[in-house]
Amino acid sequence: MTPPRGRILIVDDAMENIHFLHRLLQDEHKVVFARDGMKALEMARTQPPDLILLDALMPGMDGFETCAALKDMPETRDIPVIFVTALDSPDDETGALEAGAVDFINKPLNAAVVRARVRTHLALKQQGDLLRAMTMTDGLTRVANRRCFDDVLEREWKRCERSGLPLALILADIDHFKLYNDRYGHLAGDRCLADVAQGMETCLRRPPDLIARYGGEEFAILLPHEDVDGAVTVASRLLDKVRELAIPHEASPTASVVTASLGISAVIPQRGMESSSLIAAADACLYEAKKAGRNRCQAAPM
Ligand SMILES: Nc1nc2c(ncn2[C@@H]2O[C@H](COP(=O)(O)OP(=O)(O)OP(=O)(O)O)[C@@H](O)[C@H]2O)c(=O)[nH]1
Repeated sequence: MTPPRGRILIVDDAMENIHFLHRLLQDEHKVVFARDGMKALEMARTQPPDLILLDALMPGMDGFETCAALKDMPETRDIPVIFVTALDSPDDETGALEAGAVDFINKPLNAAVVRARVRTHLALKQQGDLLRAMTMTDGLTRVANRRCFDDVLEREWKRCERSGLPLALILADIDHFKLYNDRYGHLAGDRCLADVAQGMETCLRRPPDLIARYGGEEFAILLPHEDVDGAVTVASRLLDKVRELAIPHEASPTASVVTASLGISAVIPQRGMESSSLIAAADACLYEAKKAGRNRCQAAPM
């Protein structure tokens, strides 16, 4: 088996230690470094590494504090941290593990030990990433699943509340999908769902945008920092995309191809409001779009 390659962040205030670890690991991995805890937090958040080698004793924010802060942030929580330090008392080791480190390497460093530990923890990280991705993905359509949507909605809701920016949601439901299943069979129905999901995903252009399978033939599209007007633009693109897929639907009273109805809502989250109000508003609009003849979108005023 080829050893796992990864991006490794070395955090140490002493340049000679950084050089030593860099020389040791650069052939197998991409190595970056930070010389203090604050810089390490910023780098870990903006360009998450696969593994962090963290010095315990640093001026300012020490390794223990840095590790605890990394474990406190959702974006950096899952990055394994190995302490690299001359401290070797049981109390120091316990302190590091309690702060959230996965392992502890003592100085003076032994090259073979460092490489072996790094490989082991990178392999474990990759397995963990795979597992996390699987638990967040809908197996049929390959877009995010409901659990992932719920997590991201809560996160973006809080983020928008803090920044005073809007959050928009589109609920999209395939029209007459029961008739599609009845006419073409469930396997074709499954293929149709996957094609529509993948097609809609290509319409999302900004990194924080998310499409998730919300229920059977219903999808939720979350657009952070987008107001109603922006969401209407995206919804029109989604509507066109589903039509352009040109999936024949002979049993549909609405059109000769598969179409969708979309409900749109947007809000600037405020203290005391619940994210469920955004979903309820989009759902009410989706109902209106269905009632008005399907194959269209309906937006709620902000
Ligand atoms: N093939 C397939 N069908 C599914 C899946 N999930 C839900 N469905 C079907 O989707 C259909 C949804 O039917 P309804 O809720 O009555 O809605 P509709 O027929 O799309 O009608 P309108 O939404 O009013 O246009 C049901 O027949 C479900 O069995 C799935 O994973 N695969």
